[in-house]
Amino acid sequence: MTSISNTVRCETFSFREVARDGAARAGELKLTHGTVQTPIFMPVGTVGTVKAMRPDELATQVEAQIILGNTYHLYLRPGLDVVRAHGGLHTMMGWDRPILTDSGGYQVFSLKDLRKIREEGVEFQDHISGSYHLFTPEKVIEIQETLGSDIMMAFDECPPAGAEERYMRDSMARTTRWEKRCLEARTRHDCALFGIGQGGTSEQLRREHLEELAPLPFEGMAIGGLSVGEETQAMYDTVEFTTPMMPDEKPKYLMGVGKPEDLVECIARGVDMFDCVIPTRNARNGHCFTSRGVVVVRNAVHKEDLRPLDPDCDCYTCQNFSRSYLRHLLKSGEMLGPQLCTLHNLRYFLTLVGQAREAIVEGRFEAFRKRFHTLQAEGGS
Ligand SMILES: CC(C)(C)OC(=O)NCc1c[nH]c2nc(N)[nH]c(=O)c12
Ligand SMILES: [Zn+2]
Repeated sequence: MTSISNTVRCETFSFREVARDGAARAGELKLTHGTVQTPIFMPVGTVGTVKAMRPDELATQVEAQIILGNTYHLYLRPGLDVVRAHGGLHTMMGWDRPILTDSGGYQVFSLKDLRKIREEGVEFQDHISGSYHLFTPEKVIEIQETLGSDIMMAFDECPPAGAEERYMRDSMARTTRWEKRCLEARTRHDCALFGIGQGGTSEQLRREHLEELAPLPFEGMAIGGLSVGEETQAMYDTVEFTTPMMPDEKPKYLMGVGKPEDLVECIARGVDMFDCVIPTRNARNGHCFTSRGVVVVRNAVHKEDLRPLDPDCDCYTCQNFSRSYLRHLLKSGEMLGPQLCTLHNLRYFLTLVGQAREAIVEGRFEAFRKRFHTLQAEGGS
């Protein structure tokens, strides 16, 4: 018996596990704006654009299936009236596939002293105009429904790394109350809502929070509060004991993660969905991910290297341009440099999760995982 009186659920949502190989699983996620094959990586489009990518090429060349937007940033700029005037975020940004929007949780909390946390919500001074705002669970649901999000994230606090247990417990209890208010506030029948569990790297705290959240009528469940500075192995261990505590029939989303090896290792531990700024942010300064490890194509070693970034990559960048040319573009400050490196990095991330999915379906995920690490160790340059 859930304590939620609101009967609104997302009627355009479904998720089913298609195959399992150990703890790794392949799934199919149906949303208002289309179907997503999991495991999946979501390119981050914080202010209504995946930086340096045209949406048509993001769909046709990267084959991105779902992207991430941010409530906090879009609410401040261009603002709800502008988004509403366009009929929602999809129309405004020219992306007709699914969008997941984050609730502003950790964005607001990363404002540090510019914010005050109360039971009602979070009062903050925005980083653009300096004006004051109050984010409440009700407000962030209104914002995400106005954006026309396929998947809304509940309003949570992501406690600072290393917070005291007393603080963590109080924060998690308030986050549970906030997340229940999000469920009560939803009005649209075509926007899914995911809960977010916190608890740092503590098995006990993770269990306690998920015992409260798992019975609630969310369409999916996320692991928040990781990749906030803890050691990589501690993050993997936390994921390993947390995913079994999450409802198996719902998608499991690890927020803010990660590098290619993190995706492979967390898919192995049962995660279905990922988002991270690393492939797009790093691309803009020539830090490229490949099947043979990282290639920092700005480095002088590539000055006359006529090879593509990645011999195994089918992307437009790798099919048409050399490392030498990419280095030249970046050193010259040409916009095409970040554009081509972003396209490659995102294509590499999408290809990686697609290959992982195939391996799971064919029951050979462990072999895929070993070959991934072996090739990465060959080293880029
Ligand atoms: C510091 C970085 C961004 C790398 O990781 C995290 O903060 N990781 C946690 C995280 C990312 N995005 C979230 N959204 C929400 N609502 N809550 C969260 O805990 C998080
Ligand atoms: Zn490529």
